[in-house]
Amino acid sequence: MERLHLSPINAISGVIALPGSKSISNRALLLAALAEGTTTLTNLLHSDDINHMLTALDKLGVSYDYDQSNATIEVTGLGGRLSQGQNLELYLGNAGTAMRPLAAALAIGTGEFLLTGEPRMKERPIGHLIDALAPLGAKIDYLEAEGYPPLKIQAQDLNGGTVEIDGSISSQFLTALLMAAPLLTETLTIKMKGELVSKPYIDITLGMMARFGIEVDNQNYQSFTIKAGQQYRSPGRYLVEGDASSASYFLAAAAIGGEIEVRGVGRASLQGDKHFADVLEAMGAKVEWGDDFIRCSKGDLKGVDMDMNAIPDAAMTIATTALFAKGPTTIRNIYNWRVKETDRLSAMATELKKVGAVVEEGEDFIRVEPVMDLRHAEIETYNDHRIAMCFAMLAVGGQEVTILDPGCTAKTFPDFFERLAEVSV
Ligand SMILES: O=C(O)C1=C[C@@H](OP(=O)(O)O)[C@@H](O)[C@H](O)C1
Ligand SMILES: C=C(OP(=O)(O)O)C(=O)O
Repeated sequence: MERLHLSPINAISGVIALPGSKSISNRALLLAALAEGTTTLTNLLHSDDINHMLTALDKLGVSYDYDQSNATIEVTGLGGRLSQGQNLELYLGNAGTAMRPLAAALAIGTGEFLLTGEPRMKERPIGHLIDALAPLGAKIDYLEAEGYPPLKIQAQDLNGGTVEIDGSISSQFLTALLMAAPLLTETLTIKMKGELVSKPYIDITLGMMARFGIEVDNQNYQSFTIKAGQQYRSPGRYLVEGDASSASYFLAAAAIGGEIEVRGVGRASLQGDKHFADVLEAMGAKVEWGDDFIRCSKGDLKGVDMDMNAIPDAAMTIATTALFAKGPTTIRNIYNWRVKETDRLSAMATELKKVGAVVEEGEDFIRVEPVMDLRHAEIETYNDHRIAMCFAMLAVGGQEVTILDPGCTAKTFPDFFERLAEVSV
């Protein structure tokens, strides 16, 4: 297995032009495919998760012209539903932002589809989405374990009506249903049951649907109505914002030891993970905002005790930043860390203990107590890009660390370690 030894980094300094947001790139590709007209997406992320969406769209007969070196793609919209052949197999790796939205959109297309992915994808639940689609008449079978991919989808002409969806495990199920709703022949009302997690991702979805011409009546995140007769329309050009979750590693590194400006995310961003900078500020870092940049510099960090349900991805970076703060840090309401790339609660607790931290792992929280003497460890990454990236904070804090399988950052940030080296002085 490949391994990357990181020596202590003196300081972080410079400017980072962020790669495109994963969440926005995959939504934009699907919406552009469903829209009437041609859409030019700029600053598209190039990573495994996006490649899975691109390959799937290609197999579904969507044509696009991808200029990877300029991070630009021109997508010719279908102006309606996805339709293609019999038993078309789509392999979606471990990309939640491809699996969930495609499952819903394909259930309302024409054809027969088999949606599958990496072994871990087969352990990530999708039952709440399928349970919401079933009352509309969707025909979806589980090919292995009940409630999990792989799925067999026999697309149907679906009407509409009122459905309930459980949002307590993943917001991606509601996102998937919202994005597919304009493909129905009638009005759809979605009623929430269970407490909606990761809520800011719904704002990304609604904001982007609006840019593609769809109005959603949002009743305080309790129910959503998408009126019949609306059609996705291309906005022409669409700039993908920088990835706010990817920004978290650079912002935290600066908070620990240096200064940085991340470009592509700022006050005007659609992404909830921009509020990661507020957490760093609460810990004692200095933060400055522009419309599309955030600057952060070193402060005397102290631990915090916070509900981080709204920023589940960036919150992992807080868990390692906490090693360089005074006093313990508690990250609360993060049960769904357990159903992501790996069981992140258990994995983070295990790896943080290896470097010497005192850690308490609760069912839905983690408490990290820093220690005077950290030690070198080989960090197991469990095929989880964010574990690989957030443990780089050790080196920034002056502690050498070895990251096993650093290539797993390819899910969302293939050249992360090279970019970190560029701003390391
Ligand atoms: O909608 C999205 O783009 C995402 C939603 C979040 O997932 P959950 O809603 O499952 O928490 C987040 O963790 C994931 O990386 C991306
Ligand atoms: C949870 C994540 O990914 P996914 O989109 O596959 O859910 C993530 O990127 O941290």
